[in-house]
Amino acid sequence: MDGNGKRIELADLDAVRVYGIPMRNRFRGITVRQGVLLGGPAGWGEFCPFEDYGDAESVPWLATALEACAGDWPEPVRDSVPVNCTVPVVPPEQAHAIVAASGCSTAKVKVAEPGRPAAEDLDRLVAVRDALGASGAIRVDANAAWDVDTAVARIRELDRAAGGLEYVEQPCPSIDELAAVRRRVDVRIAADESIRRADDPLRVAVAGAADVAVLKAAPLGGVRRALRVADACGLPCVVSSAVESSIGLAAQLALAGALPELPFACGLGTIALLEGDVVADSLVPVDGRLPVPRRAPEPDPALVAAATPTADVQRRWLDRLIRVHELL
Ligand SMILES: O=C(O)CCC(=O)C1=CC=C[C@@H](O)[C@@H]1C(=O)O
Ligand SMILES: [Mg+2]
Repeated sequence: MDGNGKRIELADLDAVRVYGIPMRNRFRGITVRQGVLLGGPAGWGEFCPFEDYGDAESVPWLATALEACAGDWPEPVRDSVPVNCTVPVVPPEQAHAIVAASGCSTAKVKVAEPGRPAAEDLDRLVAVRDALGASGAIRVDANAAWDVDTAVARIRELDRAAGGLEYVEQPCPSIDELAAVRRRVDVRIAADESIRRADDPLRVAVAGAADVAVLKAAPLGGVRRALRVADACGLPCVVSSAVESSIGLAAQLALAGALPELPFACGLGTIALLEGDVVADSLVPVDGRLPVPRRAPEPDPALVAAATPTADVQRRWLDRLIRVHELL
């Protein structure tokens, strides 16, 4: 809604730009991050649901973009937020280099990649701990890969290899499985997919299935709606990006900036996962922190032009945008 409570329509937009930026390493099964930049009356937004999100599931992503276009973010309660670095499924030496270069004191390590041997995760964690030092915090994300017994066994091994884990994100697919694992391990459990892809994001807390709620503004329908989910779930929250460009990342920072409490570093150092950006002054952490913006940065025309994909890709995204807008 804009300042007059009016919903922003596509016809209200000044610009629509499709972008595609290569990933430095395969992450979340993709090697190129694509999305649509929307230039609205009060700022820029980003519509970038992953390919496996259908049209109905993509509606919250568009609502998030239009909220930014309307300049409708809530007042922040802090000027900057602590940020973790993110370590994809890469060899130990590369994991060490990513963490050492990040300036962050918290690292999230992707584990349980389908088709990869479990031992690789242990080696990657040992390297990350060496790069962080004893005082750093390490969390892992299994993206719902394990059954309960496997999760319990793997978490114990990973906790030893890491020299202690801050938390394990989404070890299993279902809320009941998260609750079962949580009863059997001493490491905190964080819920991510059980929140962002759930019909009822609050079930996690009711089921006693998690110690931490991972919030992503885009799939939750925007900054304001994600704040309501945070308030209702009553769990400590971490904001984690959807690997957007700096334009979409700004909305995630607006969420992290407005949460009443922020006990953990946030997964918002993800510009480092991309080969480039669509803004000149990218939102890259300094000393492990990112500023909380009042609006998204402006796209750089030359960078947007350089990131413009083929006409077919543009058509596919614009058709998706129109279909999803009709469902809004
Ligand atoms: O939270 C972070 O450190 C970075 C973001 C991140 O891990 C993810 C972004 C988008 C989808 C997933 O691949 C992954 C996640 O599950 O949190
Ligand atoms: Mg996750």
